[in-house]
Amino acid sequence: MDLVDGLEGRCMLAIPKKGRLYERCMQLLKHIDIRFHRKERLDIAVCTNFNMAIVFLPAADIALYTSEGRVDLGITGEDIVAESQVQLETLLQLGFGHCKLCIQAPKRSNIKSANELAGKRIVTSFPNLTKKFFQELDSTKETTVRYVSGSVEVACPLGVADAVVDLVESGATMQAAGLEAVHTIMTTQAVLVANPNSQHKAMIEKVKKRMVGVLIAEKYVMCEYNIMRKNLEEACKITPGMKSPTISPLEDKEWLAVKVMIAKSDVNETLDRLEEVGAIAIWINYEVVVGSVIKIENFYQNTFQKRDMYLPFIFQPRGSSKLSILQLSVGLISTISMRRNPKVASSILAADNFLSFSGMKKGGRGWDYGGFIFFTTKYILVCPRTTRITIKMYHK
Ligand SMILES: Nc1ncnc2c1ncn2[C@@H]1O[C@H](COP(=O)(O)OP(=O)(O)OP(=O)(O)O)[C@@H](O)[C@H]1O
Ligand SMILES: O=P(O)(O)OC[C@H]1O[C@H](OP(=O)(O)OP(=O)(O)O)[C@H](O)[C@@H]1O
Repeated sequence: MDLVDGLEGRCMLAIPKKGRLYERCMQLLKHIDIRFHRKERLDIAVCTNFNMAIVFLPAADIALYTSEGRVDLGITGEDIVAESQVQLETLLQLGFGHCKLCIQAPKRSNIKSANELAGKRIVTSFPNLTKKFFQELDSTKETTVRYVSGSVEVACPLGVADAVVDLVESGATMQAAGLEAVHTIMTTQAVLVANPNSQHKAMIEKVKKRMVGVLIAEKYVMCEYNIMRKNLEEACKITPGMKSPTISPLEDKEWLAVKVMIAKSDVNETLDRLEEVGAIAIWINYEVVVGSVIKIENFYQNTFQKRDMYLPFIFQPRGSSKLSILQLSVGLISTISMRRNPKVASSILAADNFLSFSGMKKGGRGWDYGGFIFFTTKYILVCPRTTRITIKMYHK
């Protein structure tokens, strides 16, 4: 099939072909079940389950292509959208690709404010935003803005610039180049953008809705608990839900079952407060994607903060048949024994398992002292308290 013929009538979605946003975009497409087969060296892939095609473009060009209607939808950074100065619709902030566009000057120059750079030489990959910023700052002195396509940070050491305007995430690049931030022009993250005149409105809405679903699933977990009728009002104040909780009667007329979404970031606090108002049989339904959870550096902090937060859970692998349960190694190592025996813990962490999980140990207060820790060699999920986990596994 000729590729161009195969594209006719399809909704075109552009994603970065490489760089910082690429992996997360690919992950997102998997999560919303957009399937495609990309032939080697080809930057267009036809979807097998949607009337869509995926176009792999340089991140910096996606806003322009979308505004011109060459593609209907695109994922790129807000910084690029602003820099491109084009008309398009921003549908959704995607919660990744967070960084800041900063003016950075050499540390030894002792420049502490953007004002000191008016009239000087700036190098950047964002000439429009940079010019606009300096024009608004001081129109009497003309600041020279020079475009480079990458490795912006070397412009000062090479003597090409007095300062640069570049993206900063961890600050490592800036620091390594002997630069420091003197001003933030904008903060940015990845966004879903659309051409406002696209013929594929229904498809665009569908993609957006699915992405919203993924974002909600990333931020919220389903929580279920039983509560006495007389305590319901208090409990609902703690867990008001997105709109309101689902409440069902139990056999025992005094008791009710509540099902409600709660923010992942507040899980522990919420569970503590629910217990205080008499909730029992509290379950949290985590749906996580392997590899997107807690980075290994955070492991020790997150694991050992709370002693009393673990109970049984159901492990339910599903998804890709290529990634079978055989790739899981199962051990029964409680957080307590790991704490007492960090050597064991570190040897397990160093093991070359794709994914392992540790189980629980019966402690002084029944199962309360048990714990579950999922870990890959890269990512860790610590499961709080009564946690039912559904892990969707994606084959890499
Ligand atoms: N360090 C970073 N952390 C998070 N997001 C970033 C970072 N650097 C860039 N981004 C986001 O990713 C977008 C694309 O930047 P990136 O540097 O990956 O592009 P590229 O130049 O196409 O790739 P490469 O640097 O591999 O040539 C940026 O416009 C920004 O929105
Ligand atoms: O604050 P940090 O975490 O160090 O990230 C910032 C760096 O990341 C981006 O560049 P990238 O590494 O993508 O390469 P590039 O310079 O070729 O664009 C950006 O342009 C910075 O140089």
